[in-house]
Amino acid sequence: MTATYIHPSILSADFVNMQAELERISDADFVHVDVMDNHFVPNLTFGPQMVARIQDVSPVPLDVHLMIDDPERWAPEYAELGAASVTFHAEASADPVALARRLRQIGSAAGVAIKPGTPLEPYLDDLSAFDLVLVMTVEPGFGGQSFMPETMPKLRTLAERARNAGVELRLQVDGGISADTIAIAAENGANTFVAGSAVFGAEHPGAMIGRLRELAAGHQHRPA
Ligand SMILES: O=C(CO)[C@H](O)[C@H](O)COP(=O)(O)O
Ligand SMILES: [Co+2]
Repeated sequence: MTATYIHPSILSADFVNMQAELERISDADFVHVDVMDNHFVPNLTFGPQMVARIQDVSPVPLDVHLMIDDPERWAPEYAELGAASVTFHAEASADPVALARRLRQIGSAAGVAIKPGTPLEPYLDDLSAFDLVLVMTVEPGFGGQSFMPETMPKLRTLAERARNAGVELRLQVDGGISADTIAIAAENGANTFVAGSAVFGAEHPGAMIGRLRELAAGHQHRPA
């Protein structure tokens, strides 16, 4: 059975009590850290200094999701501060393959993200350049939005291309993932699941992480 990974997004955490919020999700595989610059998306979160402090105190490794312009300028900083993976948006990058190579050289896993309306085709021949591909299942910028099922064919195509090419990829979905939607994403090929409001809005985040993991594992993608 392929491993499935649950990444709670701290976008839905209480920013003033970040250390305590991180302790609430210590059962997770990674913590998903949404960096927004109010240019690439119409929302603003935090930058490298805050993420460095999260890295210092987090009980689980960091999965950084950069929703920013000019990732060539900023992404390496997040790899240097010790993030396990750094994912930047293809729409914002001048050369995604070159940036991924640089992130790997620094020592983090390299991820590329695409918005719901961005076609996959330009990246399909370069899958081995990445460790993770993030298919956004909402328009990036805000937590608590509804899952977009129309993104699922892209995920399925990715899963099939990666398998045919013999490339081991983490296929991540982000946006609207909950106990109601995780099965459809898993069935379509996702193995790495970001969930913000579903986890931090739960009475017992640890129990919700376990439930999501079980649901994902029970609905794994079956190749055609
Ligand atoms: O990247 C993001 C938004 O752009 C967040 O990671 C995502 O929205 C998580 O929140 P939720 O699970 O509540 O949808
Ligand atoms: Co995110």
